[in-house]
Amino acid sequence: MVKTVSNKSNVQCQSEYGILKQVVLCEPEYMEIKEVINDVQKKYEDDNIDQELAVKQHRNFEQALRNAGVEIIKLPPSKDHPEQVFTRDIGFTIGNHLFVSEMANPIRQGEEEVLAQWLNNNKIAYKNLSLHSIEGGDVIVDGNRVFVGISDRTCKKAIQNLQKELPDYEIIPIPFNPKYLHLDCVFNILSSEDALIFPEAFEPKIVNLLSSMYHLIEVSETEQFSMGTNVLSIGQNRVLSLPINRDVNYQMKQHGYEVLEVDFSEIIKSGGSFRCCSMPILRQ
Ligand SMILES: CN(C)C(=N)NCCC[C@H](N)C(=O)O
Repeated sequence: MVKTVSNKSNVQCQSEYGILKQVVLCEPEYMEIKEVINDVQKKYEDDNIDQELAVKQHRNFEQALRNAGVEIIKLPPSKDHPEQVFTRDIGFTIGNHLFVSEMANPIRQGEEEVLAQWLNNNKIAYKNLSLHSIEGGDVIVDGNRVFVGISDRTCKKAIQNLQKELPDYEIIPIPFNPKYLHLDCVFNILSSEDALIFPEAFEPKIVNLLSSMYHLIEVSETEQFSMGTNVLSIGQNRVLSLPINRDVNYQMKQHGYEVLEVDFSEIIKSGGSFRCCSMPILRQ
């Protein structure tokens, strides 16, 4: 079922690299690896998350965004949702359409309602994609093209359904090795010309397809694990990235990007970085 709420539309995201104006975040106050639901968490299950440090790092991230003129919307954190910091996955904006996801994993189900509640309170129109599982980390927009990862979190039927919802867009399903969780862990678009990729996650024909569209900057296995691919573009060739991902940062600088380094080492232990922790609703 696709449920439409209100007709007013004040959202717009035509790409992953337009100037970021408004973004939805959620502080990691209750962040915890309660259940291991991805490969990265396996390594950190015993250490778990230092919530105080995670909040501190998240505030620095928030400040970096504010310094760049981005308006921050904060969802209320809840003890019931230990993964809520990863706001990217619970909804996504394509053009002037805002979609609320259908979370695949029981431990994350219910996060959608917190977002929907905020959208209702603020009279922002959205569509609820509640029929088949789809998460925003698998959805990457570039103009009229939308790349959607086929993963353990996003199924083919959901992708077909999205194409029906957006007949004027070309929805391109992208299969990849699901052990890497979401498409934005292994592929991310920096501009109309450049994209980051961890090629080992894809069949050669998919790498060829993507390289026919973008100049691909390769991310190493080590930096893929520390979320080197999961940078957040805030527009005008500025990109938020972790200082530990030195090689990818160097390569982006060589390609003319301004790299804004923020330490996010505690948060990435749960399998997501800057892109995962931000849900843009307005880009210029
Ligand atoms: C780049 N990625 C992976 C995201 N878009 N989201 C991260 C979600 C991490 C969370 N522990 C989970 O497994 O759902």
